Amino acid sequence: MLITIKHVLTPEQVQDCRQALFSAEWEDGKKTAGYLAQHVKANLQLPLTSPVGLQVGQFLLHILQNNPTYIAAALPAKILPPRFNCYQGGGTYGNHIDNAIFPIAGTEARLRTDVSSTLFLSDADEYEGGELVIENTYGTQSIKLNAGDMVVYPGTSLHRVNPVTAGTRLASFFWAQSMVRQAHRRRMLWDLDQSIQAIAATNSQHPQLAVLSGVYHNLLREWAEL
Ligand SMILES: O=C(O)CCC(=O)C(=O)O
Ligand SMILES: [Fe+2]
Repeated sequence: MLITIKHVLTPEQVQDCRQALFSAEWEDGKKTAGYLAQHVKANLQLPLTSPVGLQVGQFLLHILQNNPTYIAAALPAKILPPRFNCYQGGGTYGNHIDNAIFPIAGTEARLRTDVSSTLFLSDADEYEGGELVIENTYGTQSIKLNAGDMVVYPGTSLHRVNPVTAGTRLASFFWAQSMVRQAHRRRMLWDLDQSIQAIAATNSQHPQLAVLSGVYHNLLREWAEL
């Protein structure tokens, strides 16, 4: 399941993030690429220890934890601190699948990357190219959103970022370990949740709502790992 979530950030929040990020010290993205990815990655990233990155990342985590659409789609058990990248002058990231496991900095814990996300911090008309191209079960999707909008997709997907041939593409990207590991189960829960919400919006007294919502929670109880 691939979903886009619009207006995760307000234009003012986008501006604040951008201003902070453009003042930070960037480094070659190859530093955090795995053995294979090094050959296909040509971008800039904020070092994981960047004070600006950590601060903006904390802000974004707070936003994500309060975004009901993201929570319903990802069902996150834990979210890795958001990272930041910047593509310009032909910068690109060729086809790859993200590492399955990441250490959580400063702790002994690790995170399994069930759900990947990109939050765009540049508007689509600010640069040429730079589409995030994601292969999923139903074919290939090319994603280019406006600043403040986000795409959420399974961590198992092959994906790439097309070369940015003009302008600058700034984004935050991050991974969540989901309470529900399997993408097809998350999809069923998502469909059920969205249908319940649609019924509730037109008839909040519908007698079957309690049953359907009970099914949702009982499935989650069956499947959730915390
Ligand atoms: O910039 C993006 O949209 C995705 C970046 C990415 O795939 C990665 O860093 O693993
Ligand atoms: Fe990736």
